[in-house]
Amino acid sequence: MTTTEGVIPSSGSKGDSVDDSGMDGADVSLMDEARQPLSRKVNIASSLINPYRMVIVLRLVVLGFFFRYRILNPVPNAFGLWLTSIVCEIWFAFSWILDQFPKWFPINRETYLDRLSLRYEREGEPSHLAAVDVFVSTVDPMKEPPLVTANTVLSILAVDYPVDKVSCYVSDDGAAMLTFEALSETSEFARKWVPFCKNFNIEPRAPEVYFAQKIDYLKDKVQPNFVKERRAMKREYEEFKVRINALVAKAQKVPDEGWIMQDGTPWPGNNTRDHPGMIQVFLGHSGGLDSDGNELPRLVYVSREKRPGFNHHKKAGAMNALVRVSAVLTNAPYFLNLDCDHYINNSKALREAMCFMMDPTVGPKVCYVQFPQRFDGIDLHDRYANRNTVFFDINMKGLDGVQGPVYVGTGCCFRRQALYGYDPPIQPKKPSMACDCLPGWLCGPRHSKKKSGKSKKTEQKKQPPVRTDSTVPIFNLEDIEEGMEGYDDDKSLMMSKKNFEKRFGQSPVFLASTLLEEGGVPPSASPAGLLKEAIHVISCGYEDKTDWGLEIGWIYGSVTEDILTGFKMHARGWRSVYCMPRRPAFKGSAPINLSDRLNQVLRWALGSVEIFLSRHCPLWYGYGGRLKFLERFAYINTIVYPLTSIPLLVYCTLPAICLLTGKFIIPTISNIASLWFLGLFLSIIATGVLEMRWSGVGIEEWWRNEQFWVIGGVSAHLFAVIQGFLKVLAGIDTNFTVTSKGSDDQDQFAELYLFKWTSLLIPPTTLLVINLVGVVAGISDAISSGYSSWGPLFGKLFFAFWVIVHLYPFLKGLMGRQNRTPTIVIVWSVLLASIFSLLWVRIDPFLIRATGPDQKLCGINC
Ligand SMILES: O=c1ccn([C@@H]2O[C@H](COP(=O)(O)OP(=O)(O)O[C@H]3O[C@H](CO)[C@@H](O)[C@H](O)[C@H]3O)[C@@H](O)[C@H]2O)c(=O)[nH]1
Ligand SMILES: [Mn+2]
Repeated sequence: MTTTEGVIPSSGSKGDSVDDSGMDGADVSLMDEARQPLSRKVNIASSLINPYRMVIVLRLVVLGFFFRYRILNPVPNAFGLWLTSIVCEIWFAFSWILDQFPKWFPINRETYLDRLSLRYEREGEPSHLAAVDVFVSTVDPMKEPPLVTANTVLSILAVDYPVDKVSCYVSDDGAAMLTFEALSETSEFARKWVPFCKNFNIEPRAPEVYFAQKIDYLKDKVQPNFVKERRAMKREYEEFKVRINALVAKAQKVPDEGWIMQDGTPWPGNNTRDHPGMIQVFLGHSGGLDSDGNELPRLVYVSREKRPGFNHHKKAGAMNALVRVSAVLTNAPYFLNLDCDHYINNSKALREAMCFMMDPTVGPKVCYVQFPQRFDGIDLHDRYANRNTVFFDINMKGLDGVQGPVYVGTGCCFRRQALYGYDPPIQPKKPSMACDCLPGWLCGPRHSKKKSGKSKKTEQKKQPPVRTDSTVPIFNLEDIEEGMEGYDDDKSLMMSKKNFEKRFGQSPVFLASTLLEEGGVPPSASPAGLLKEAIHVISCGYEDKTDWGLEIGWIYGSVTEDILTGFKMHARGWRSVYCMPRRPAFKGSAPINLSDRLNQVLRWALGSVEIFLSRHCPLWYGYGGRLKFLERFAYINTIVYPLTSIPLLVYCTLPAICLLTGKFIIPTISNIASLWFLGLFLSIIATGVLEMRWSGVGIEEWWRNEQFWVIGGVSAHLFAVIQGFLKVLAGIDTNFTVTSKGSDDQDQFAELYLFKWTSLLIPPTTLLVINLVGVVAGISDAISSGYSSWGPLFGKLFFAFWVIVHLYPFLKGLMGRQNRTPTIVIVWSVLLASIFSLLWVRIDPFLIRATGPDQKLCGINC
């Protein structure tokens, strides 16, 4: 390493004067090490990836021939069936292409934590690591038990990072006194828990999981007092748990006069839909020390103001409130976002993120570092594909080789400036914010090369301040703090300030904070004044007529705010990074019973449909910007996948229809034609196998994913499409139903077998019933009509089995623990199946009737 590039930390101003200090040989080699990059891309071995790519190309070719055969060979006596099946197949092929090509360049990454430390944590100097604000969102303490949130908070407070650089903000969207009190208890318990974690270097630092571990906890522990201290700590935790449980028990029934706080005043959040903003700071430098006499990270409780008549924008709104509160109180240049159940499982997680963010060459272009979601408490066989490894270990790695992984809502470390809507610093093409509405040539004067001088001038003034040279702020901090009078003589500056307010809202302190790229708050600021301002920035009206949720922060308009928020940044040309440390950085819980799981995927699919129908639809949004082609492909895939439910539902009914009518979607097949079928089948299997080889995903996980793709497809995705269109056409709003994060005391499997009725169960059940009926009918028909009919039957049975095998986990879910399907499901399905069969007998649209001399193509029974 000889270049000077990479020597100076990204902060620049904090430049460590490496060269003028006298050093001996060992020091020099250490310094050399410190100059090395903090991470490395690891390409997948070409022996693994090249065959994969070859098979993809092959599959594409075979697919071409397959369709040629299918289209040129209609089935004369079942034209409708044939046409329907072909339309479905074309859509499946199209959605395969959308899913496949963003996986062309998968990569892995490796981080060097020791270099990070060498570079930014010199002995005898204060640490130069950047500060990180951690955001935790919670909304409903009944579904999201306070103990779960407490564990997440404890894991954050005990993270392996300088304490003065970490602050934890908890957003309580339910304005629950229970959450508040539980947090207060947690902050007290943290005084003992944090030093324990750090002294003995334990993992994970969420006590519930730590104490439940069934591994040898003495492995590589050397301190003699560890056993004693651990036992004492375990007791302390149990007592803490009892206190939390007592709070929960007390909170079960609301007293008539509402909740009263410990100091005797009524809880301001008694009306959860109509209450003022609330902030409480625990711990931190003025909050006392831990039991070892060290400072603790700051912990801040935030419940944003809620009033009737305001749209609060669910989680996205809560996150934006936290962005502003944290900007006013601590203003770390990076923040990490976690769901209340996603605890830090690897105490070095923040350092892992900093290996990208603080790398002088890689860092400045990175808007966020996303970690995979990993889960605890999932049933052994992961019946409903909760782990989602195909997505997290295949698709996301693929995207990392393009422009970066999508943001998945949790376990993601952001660059604050990127969320403020700024462009990435290096801009070879255009100096200002990319037009992100239409293709460039459609955008009028703003993008045309020839501009009249006049229009150019006014335009520049109108544009929001964009710091293209990221070190030169448009105004000084002092100017803003001085207030308006300072600008009287400089109208253009006034103008910019107005625009600045229009963008970020009317808080001078917040505006000033956005100009501090290194983060931090002015030392002169008084804590009381800052708190007052923090309350101001979480008020209901604050975002009115600003860019919050439209252009900056978490973007509104979809219940999968995460996809939209990440997309917005990629469209501006930022790149994101996928970071998979060997020990998973974060872990969370997932809904493992069928109904909750279906409702979760319903919400995700609904969010996608909402994006599809919004102005941010990746099909037409963001041209002329710097969104990479394959990245766009991936985003299109994430928003159109729910539509696949329609052809999927149709396709899954086809085998039943074929078996009941004796017709088929394929004409009697020739040898050469069967080759295309076989080829397609083999290439599908081959891509799957090779994909599993380069990604390390196991066959069972892969198969579960296939199954759940069908189960979710014919239920949740279908409902999402309907609800999404209803929202647009009839204005029915969608809601964010949180999943319940089961408490740990329950029987491990009670949750899996829990059965809750939901209409989502109807379509898959109906499909199962008609296909089973079809199989029985087909076989009995073949038995009665003799040997010759077995050949054609085989193909149909194959298709019916395909459907049944995919729906098998669903069937298991219906059975519950007692292996008895609830009556209501049976009633509904039998009803639907019989209506369906009756209609069939009456209408029979797929058949062409050859009655009389002039054969007619006719849909209905005439
Ligand atoms: O009005 C709301 C609704 C939800 N939440 C929080 O959002 C998080 C996610 O909710 P959860 O029910 O656990 O949803 P999941 O389906 O498990 O979450 C995934 O999908 C969501 C988008 O649908 C993302 O927001 C999440 O980060 C991502 O983990 C939780 O911390 C909630 O407390 C709020 O803060 N306010
Ligand atoms: Mn969750």
